[in-house]
Amino acid sequence: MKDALPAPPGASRALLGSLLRPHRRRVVVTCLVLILQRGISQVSPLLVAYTIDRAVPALRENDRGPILAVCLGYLLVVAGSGALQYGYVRLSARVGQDVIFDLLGRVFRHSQALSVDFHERYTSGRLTSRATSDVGALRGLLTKGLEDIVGAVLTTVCITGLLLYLDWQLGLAAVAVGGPLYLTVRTFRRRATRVYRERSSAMATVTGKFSETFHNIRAVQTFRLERPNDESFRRINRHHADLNGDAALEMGRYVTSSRLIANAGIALLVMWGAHRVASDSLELGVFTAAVLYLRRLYDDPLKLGGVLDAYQSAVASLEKIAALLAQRPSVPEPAAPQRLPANAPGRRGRQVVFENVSFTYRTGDEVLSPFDLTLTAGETVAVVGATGAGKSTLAKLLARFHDPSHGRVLLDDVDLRDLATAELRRGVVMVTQDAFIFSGTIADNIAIGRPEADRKDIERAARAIGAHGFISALPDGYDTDVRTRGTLISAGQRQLLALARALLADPAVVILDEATSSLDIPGERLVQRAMSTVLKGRTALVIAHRLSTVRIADRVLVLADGRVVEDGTPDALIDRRGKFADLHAAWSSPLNRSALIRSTSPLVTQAESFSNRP
Ligand SMILES: Nc1ncnc2c1ncn2[C@@H]1O[C@H](COP(=O)(O)OP(=O)(O)OP(=O)(O)O)[C@@H](O)[C@H]1O
Repeated sequence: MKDALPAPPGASRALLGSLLRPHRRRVVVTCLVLILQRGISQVSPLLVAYTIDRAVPALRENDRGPILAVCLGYLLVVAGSGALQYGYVRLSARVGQDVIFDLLGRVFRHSQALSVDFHERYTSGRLTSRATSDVGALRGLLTKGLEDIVGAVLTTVCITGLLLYLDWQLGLAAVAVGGPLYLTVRTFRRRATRVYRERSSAMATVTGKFSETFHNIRAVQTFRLERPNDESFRRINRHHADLNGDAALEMGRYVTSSRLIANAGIALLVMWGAHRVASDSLELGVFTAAVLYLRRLYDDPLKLGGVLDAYQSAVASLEKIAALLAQRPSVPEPAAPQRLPANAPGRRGRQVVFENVSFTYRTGDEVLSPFDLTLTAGETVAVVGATGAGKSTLAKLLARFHDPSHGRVLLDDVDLRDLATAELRRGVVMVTQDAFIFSGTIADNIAIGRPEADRKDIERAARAIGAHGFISALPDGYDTDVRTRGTLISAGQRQLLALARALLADPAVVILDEATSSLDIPGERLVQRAMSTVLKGRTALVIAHRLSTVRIADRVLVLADGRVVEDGTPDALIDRRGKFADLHAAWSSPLNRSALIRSTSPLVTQAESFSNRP
C-alpha cells in the first residue's frame, strides 16, 4: 500500500524549521558546544607532532619544559572535550525531546481535527505508523544522527584547514582524495533515498495490517480469516524484508567502495609523505600528525554513510508526517460563525431543512440525488432502505461529517457550514452503531455528553435511560473503570451508556444509527425505552433496523438508490402499498416473507434481517 498523501513542495523542510524555531537559541548553543568539542578534539595530533619535532629533541638537551607542556595540553584537551561532549549530549537530548513532544502533539491534534472524510480514507493503522515508526525515525536523527552529520562536516572543514596549515601540499592532496569520496557519498544518498522511502511505506503497511487484524480480531476468528491473513501478512512481511535487504545491500556497496577509495588514498599519501621525510622536505612529527588526521578525515565521511541510513529514514518519515499535517479539514470552521436563534420556551427540537441537496463521495458516483426534505422541530423520522441506499450518508450530512456537494443543510434556517463546530456539536448529536466506550470510568463515559455535568446530572441521565440498575451492580458503580471491565459490558449496556451520554448532552437534534446487532428481548425493550426517552421532543433522524423503532417514528422515509422514494407516516405508507408496505408485511407476517423473498425488492434483504430479530 503506497502512502498516497501528496506533500506540497518544501513541506518537510518547513516542518523541520517550524519544529526547531521555538528552540533556536538552544539549537545555536548546542551547535556552538559541538563546534568547540570537535575543534578541541582535533588538537591531539598537533601535540603528537610537537612532541616528535620539539619535545623529544628538547629532552635530549635535558629541557623538560616542552614535554610537560604537552602533558598539560593533553590533559586539558581530554578534560575539555569530555565536558563539552557531556554538555552537548544533555543539550541535544533536551531539544530532541521537546521537538518530538511538540511533533507528536501536532500529529495527534491535527489528525483529530481532520474531517471524517479523511479518516474514511486514511486508516488508523497508517496514523499509528506516523506517530510511532516515523516519529521514532526522527527521534533517532535528532538524538544521534545530527551529531554525526554536523560533526562530520565540522571535522572535515577543521582537519582540511589544519592539514593545509601543517603542509599545504599534503593538504591539497588530501582534498583531491576527498573528491571521489564525496561522489560516492552522493551516489549512495540518491539511491538510498528511494530504497528508504519504499521501506518506510512497507513498514507502514506492516503496522496497518497488525492494527486492522487485532482491531477486528473477533471478525477474523469468526470468519476464520487466520489463514488468508497469514498469507497476506507473509507477502507484506516479505516485501518489507526484501526492502530491508535492498537497503543493507546499498549500504554494503557504499561502505566497500568508500573504504577502498579512502584507504588507497591514505596509502598513496603515506608513501609520498615518507619520501619527503626521507629527503628532509617534511618533518617527521608533521608527517605523523598528517597521517593521524587523514585517518580521521576519511573516517567521518565513512561513518556518514551509516548516519545517512538514519538520515534517509528520517527524511522519508518527515515527508510523510509533513504530508499528513498539510491536509486540511474538508468541512472547515466558518470564518464568521453564525449563532442559532434562541429556542422558544418549551421547544426542545429545531427544524432541519435539506435544501436541494445532492452528494457525491470524492471517488464515486452520485450517492444522493438532489432532494428537498424538511424535518419539523420535535419530529422523529425513521429512514429505511436497502443496504447502500444512502441512509448513513444522509445522517452524516446532517451531522456535518461531510458537506453536501450541492445545496445546503439548514438548522433553524442557519446553514450548517456557518455554525461554529462547538455550537453544531452541542446542537446535533449522533449516536452511532458502535456505541463507543472510551477509557475511563462509567461516569466519565456518560459525562462525555456534557463534561461540566456533576455526578447528580450523570445519575439522573442514567436513571432516565434505565442504565442505573446495571451500573449500580458493577463493583465500583459509576466509578468502575471500563478499561478493566471493558469487554464485560454487554452490547445492550453499551448502547444504554451511549444513549445516556446523548441524553446528558441534551441536543436539539439526535441522529441515531441503530445498532444492527441483535439484543435479547429484555435488552431490546430496555434500549427501545431508552431511545424513546432520548428522542422525546427532539428532532430525530433514526436509521432504523427494527420494526419497533419504526413504530415510534412520526414519519418514515424510504431511500432507494440515493432517492427518497416514499415519505409519510407509517400508516399512510402501509396504505400506499409501496416498498414500505412490502417491508412492513415482511416484518409482520413470517408467511409473507417467503413470497417477498422471491420478489426482487431491494428492501427484502433488510426485511429478512428485521424479521429474524427477536
Ligand atoms: N466514505 C465513502 N467513500 C466512498 N463511497 C462511500 C463512502 N461511504 C459510503 N459510500 C458509498 O455510498 C453509498 C451509500 O452508502 P451509505 O453508507 O450511505 O448506505 P447505507 O444506506 O447507510 O447502507 P447500510 O445500510 O449498509 O449502512 C454506497 O454505495 C457506499 O459504497
